[in-house]
Amino acid sequence: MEREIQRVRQAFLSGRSRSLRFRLQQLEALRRMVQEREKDILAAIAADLCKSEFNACSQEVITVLGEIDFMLENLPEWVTAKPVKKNLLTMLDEAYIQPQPLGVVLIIGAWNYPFVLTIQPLIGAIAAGNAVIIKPSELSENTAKIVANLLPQYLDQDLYIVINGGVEETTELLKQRFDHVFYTGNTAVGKIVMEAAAKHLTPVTLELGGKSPCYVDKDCDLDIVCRRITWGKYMNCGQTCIAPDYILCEASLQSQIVWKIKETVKEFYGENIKESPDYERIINLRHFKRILSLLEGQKIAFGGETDEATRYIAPTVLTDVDPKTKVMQEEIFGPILPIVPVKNVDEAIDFINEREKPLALYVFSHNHKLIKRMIDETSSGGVTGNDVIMHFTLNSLPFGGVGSSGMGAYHGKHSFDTFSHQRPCLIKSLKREGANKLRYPPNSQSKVDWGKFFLLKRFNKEKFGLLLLTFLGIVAAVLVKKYQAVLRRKALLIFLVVHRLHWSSKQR
Ligand SMILES: NC(=O)c1ccc[n+]([C@@H]2O[C@H](COP(=O)([O-])OP(=O)(O)OC[C@H]3O[C@@H](n4cnc5c(N)ncnc54)[C@H](O)[C@@H]3O)[C@@H](O)[C@H]2O)c1
Ligand SMILES: CCCCCCCCCCCCC/C=C/C=O
Repeated sequence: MEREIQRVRQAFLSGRSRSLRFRLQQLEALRRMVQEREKDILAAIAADLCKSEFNACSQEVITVLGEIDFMLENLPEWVTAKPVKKNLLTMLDEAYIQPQPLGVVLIIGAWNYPFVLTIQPLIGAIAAGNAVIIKPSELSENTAKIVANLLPQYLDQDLYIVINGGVEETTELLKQRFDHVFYTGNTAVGKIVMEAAAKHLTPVTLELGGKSPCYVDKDCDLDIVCRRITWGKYMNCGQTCIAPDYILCEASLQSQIVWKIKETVKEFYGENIKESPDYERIINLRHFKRILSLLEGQKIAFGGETDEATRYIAPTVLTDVDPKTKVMQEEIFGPILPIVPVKNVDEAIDFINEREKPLALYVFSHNHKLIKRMIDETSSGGVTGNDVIMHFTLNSLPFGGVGSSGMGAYHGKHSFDTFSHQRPCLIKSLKREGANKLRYPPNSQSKVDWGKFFLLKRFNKEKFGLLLLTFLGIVAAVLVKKYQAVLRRKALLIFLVVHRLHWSSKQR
């Protein structure tokens, strides 16, 4: 493994991943891979999560293609150096920020959206000019295999490599030195990743999880609200990092919400949910049993049917849930939706703030002020008002957690920045030594005063204009003095010519 990583580092040191042309070529090749091999990719996702081609395409493939197109469109601008404001001491120098690749990046993917959560960070890392080691999740083994099979057919084989394996391989990988580690998965493993990276002082991006709350205000259209929540909660059988984990609402809304979600489930998946091509399965038996254990002692309003052989768990809603019970202590990551009654929005805000910062927060209301208040008085990785999940789809928004739901962010320009070093550059001239003498020893009060003037003095635009005019005036005065005789002669000549022209025009 060490030798493999050494090979990737050598490829990075060759410098070929840095040019804009190369990055664009690789991204185009990746796009070609997704387009040409879409069927194989969708089949692998289907085998891992029992997901229909339509769902796999709209949830994973479209997102990847959209991200590649966005990068191709904007990369030429992002890679260019950005000039910065200067002070009086550096006014005549060159000062700019040059984004540069970090080096060799490790990306550890997740199994729940095994394609997009592995390839989307890869797009950012390539765009920023890095070499990449990709470690897909072994839990979604079919997608892991197809990624390992396809990437070398389309991308540079030395710069971008896939290493497949489980805990043992990841543990071994994490002993190596990388220039950035990007991990998506649970918080416990996130801590292991960060500890391993700290040994090399390697920066990390941790895309973790948490219990994302959903507050439903009484001033809203419950039909629409329940349809949106049902979509986001039961998509991928609840195995979505930003799925609404639980609902907070006033007790009087509870029965209506239950009824409306039940009706929507029927509308989405039919009477026989097991037969629906749009309803997925739990990834493995361990997660299946973990989710079932969350139902113990709960009031099931509807759902609750399970089938161990196919790892099926029906869309389920729990009512009057006690916040002290297990289902409210850990991220559910399955199709179970607890409703916790609260008195009002104040209690909902306190409830959210008493717990770990979630990855997402959802608030539904006609009252825009209430939505703004929720945003102002709580913290979470991201927020969507009056919908769920959709902030993930907007690549102008940074996607990531805060506190225990993660650190760092990606998507679009935010991915490019995550995988780049923003290098500050100042290029001075070897001339104009006069001003520089101010900082050389021996120091004195007068030099300190000049230093204060040059470094602390702030000019607003008008003052600066005035100063420039004064400066130009002084320069003009000096020039006039120095070249007085010549100027007098030139002025006389001009006067004579103008006078003569004026006189001849009058004659005609
Ligand atoms: N923020 C996001 O974008 C995002 C996306 C997907 C999932 N998640 C989060 O991930 C969680 C569920 O997914 P999961 O993959 O963690 O489930 P999981 O518990 O099944 O994790 C298993 C993964 O962890 C690895 N692992 C386990 N022990 C390890 C060790 N000691 N060293 C190194 N690696 C080890 C395994 O190899 C495997 O890949 C949820 O909390 C979810 O919110 C977050
Ligand atoms: C016109 C249909 C467009 C549908 C777009 C839906 C996109 C949903 C994308 C969900 C991706 C979720 C990624 C998960 C992150 C964490 O697990």
